[in-house]
Amino acid sequence: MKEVSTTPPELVIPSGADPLLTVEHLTMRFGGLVAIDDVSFSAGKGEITAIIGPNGAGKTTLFNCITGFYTPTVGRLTLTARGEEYLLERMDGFRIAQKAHVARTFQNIRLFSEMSVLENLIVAQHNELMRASGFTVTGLFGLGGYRKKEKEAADLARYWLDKVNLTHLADINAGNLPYGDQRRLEIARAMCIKPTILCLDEPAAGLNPKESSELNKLLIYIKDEHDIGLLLIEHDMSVVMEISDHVVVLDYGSKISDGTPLYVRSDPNVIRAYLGEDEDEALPPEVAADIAKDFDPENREGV
Ligand SMILES: Nc1ncnc2c1ncn2[C@@H]1O[C@H](COP(=O)(O)OP(=O)(O)OP(=O)(O)O)[C@@H](O)[C@H]1O
Repeated sequence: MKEVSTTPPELVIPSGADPLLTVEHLTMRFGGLVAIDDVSFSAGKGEITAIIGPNGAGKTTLFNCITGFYTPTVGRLTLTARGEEYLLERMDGFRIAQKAHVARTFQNIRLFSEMSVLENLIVAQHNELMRASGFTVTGLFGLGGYRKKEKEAADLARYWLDKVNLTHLADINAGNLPYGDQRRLEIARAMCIKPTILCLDEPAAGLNPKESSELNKLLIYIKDEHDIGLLLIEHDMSVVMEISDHVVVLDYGSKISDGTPLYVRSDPNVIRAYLGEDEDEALPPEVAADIAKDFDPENREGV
């Protein structure tokens, strides 16, 4: 007889029914410092997986391993997408972007500031354009399929400009955009590589509430309409709780919790990591109060 689960659906830990990225026993050491310590989890397609944890927990190091900036000391990172399987820990960073289509944004925005907004989005597609040129002067004369590819690249750039509300600023130098616009442009640029997975390192940092809410809508749009996986490092708990399907919590390099936002926010391990034993300065008071409320055993029924 089929077993019936009594766990409320909102508390069911994502099982990775359609795993896109599988991280197994990932460890990253810098000399004697263990930045990531035997971390395993999976991130699904069509899901937003948030990676949270206090400062120095190892979140950015995890992104650096996934995107090839670092070669992990130990562990396997398998990306399964578009009928292929990529072992990311064995690939060079540029191949991870070019072949596995893993895209990322950075904590400190890294746009081509002297290029226009539109050019930033065209440059992101140079791999495809170079391929279409056959790495010859074909591109220069617009021969063969190059002209068609060039038009497709411009169309895709305009599509994403529209989605991030920057069409009217297409010809402005990226470095002259206001901060919030630069953050959205970075996401648009990442989307121009047609990613299988998009890794966002603190996309809401420095945004005002209106910009933050627009960002949430954009990320949900990307998830729903483009059916890719999103990995999100974020300190803003309201963003995490609002848009994530799945949350992985790191502390001192180890995974201490893994589940739905509702599950994680009431996990005593997480509360301890954020609040410490006897101080509550790590989180804004309203979030601390919220977590403390969830820590109440009466609210943990069914977990
Ligand atoms: N290249 C490196 N060399 C030596 N130590 C490093 C290096 N990169 C990161 N670390 C260390 O690894 C640990 C994890 O750092 P990491 O930047 O991944 O944390 P984080 O969770 O992203 O922190 P934050 O939220 O402050 O950005 C820290 O102790 C950091 O000092």
